[in-house]
Amino acid sequence: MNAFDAECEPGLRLDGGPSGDAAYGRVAPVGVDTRHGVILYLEDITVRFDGFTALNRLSLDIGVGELRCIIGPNGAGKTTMMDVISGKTRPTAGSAFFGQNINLAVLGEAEIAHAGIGRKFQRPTVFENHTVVENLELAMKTDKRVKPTLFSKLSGAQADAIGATLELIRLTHEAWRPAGLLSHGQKQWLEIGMLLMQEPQLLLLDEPVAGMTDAETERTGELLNELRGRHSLMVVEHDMDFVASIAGQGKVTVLHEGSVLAEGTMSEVQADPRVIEVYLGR
Ligand SMILES: Nc1ncnc2c1ncn2[C@@H]1O[C@H](COP(=O)(O)OP(=O)(O)OP(=O)(O)O)[C@@H](O)[C@H]1O
Repeated sequence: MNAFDAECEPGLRLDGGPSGDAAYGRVAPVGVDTRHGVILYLEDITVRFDGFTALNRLSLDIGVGELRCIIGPNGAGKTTMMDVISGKTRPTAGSAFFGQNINLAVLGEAEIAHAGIGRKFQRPTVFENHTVVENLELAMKTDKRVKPTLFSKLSGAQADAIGATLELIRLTHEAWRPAGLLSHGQKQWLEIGMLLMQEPQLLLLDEPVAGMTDAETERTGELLNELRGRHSLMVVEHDMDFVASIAGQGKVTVLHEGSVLAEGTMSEVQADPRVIEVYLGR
């Protein structure tokens, strides 16, 4: 029994259900065709704002279960790329597909979130007056037209999913605290947990460790390493030590002036003279 079980309110039973791992997350998407092992295809994406080219024929693929780090100087187009993937910005040209079958360019933001792409912005946006558990409950994937989620009785599977997520985001001992009392780092983890309650196949994280203490940054690295393989992740970050800690031998993509400048392992891109010139050497 964990601390969350011990402090559990009536109606939030965690015993007798599937194990935490079984209750949590999934990589094999339902409805998204990833038979070729690719969760995201961007091909020749161009975005122009009033004549200014923010993305310039950008092409990028992300594999199922991959954790891809995206780096690049200010103005390289990283946020604009995430805006295209999440439906906030329509590409001027090019194609964006979620798996092989879901054309992101014709869907709105809500439809894309519903299809399985979760996005976390830099600033945490949790419900400060609600407890950590209530925040996770509110975020849970349910049909909100049928019943209000807050304070409704949770099924065993739902309580299991909350318990597993609390452990994953290191907030089991804070489960019943109002979110407003959490540290900045804990709020960021809670927001990641809220995204996970939606069971996304692809998670987009924009500068997840900005403003965190060193200890929080280290724990966030551990958290993202645990998510790798269970979800596909795209992480935009400027903190190079952090990128090195989560990239492992995986691919890092360097954007510059709206295009992919280089792609390879962290040590490969760090040794690339073009990357040193436009970004790392600054
Ligand atoms: N709505 C917009 N209208 C006009 N220009 C824009 C718009 N959004 C972004 N841009 C421009 O597009 C370019 C790319 O911006 P973007 O925010 O994607 O870069 P970034 O790589 O995320 O930078 P940073 O690391 O500073 O967050 C910038 O020059 C920016 O000023």
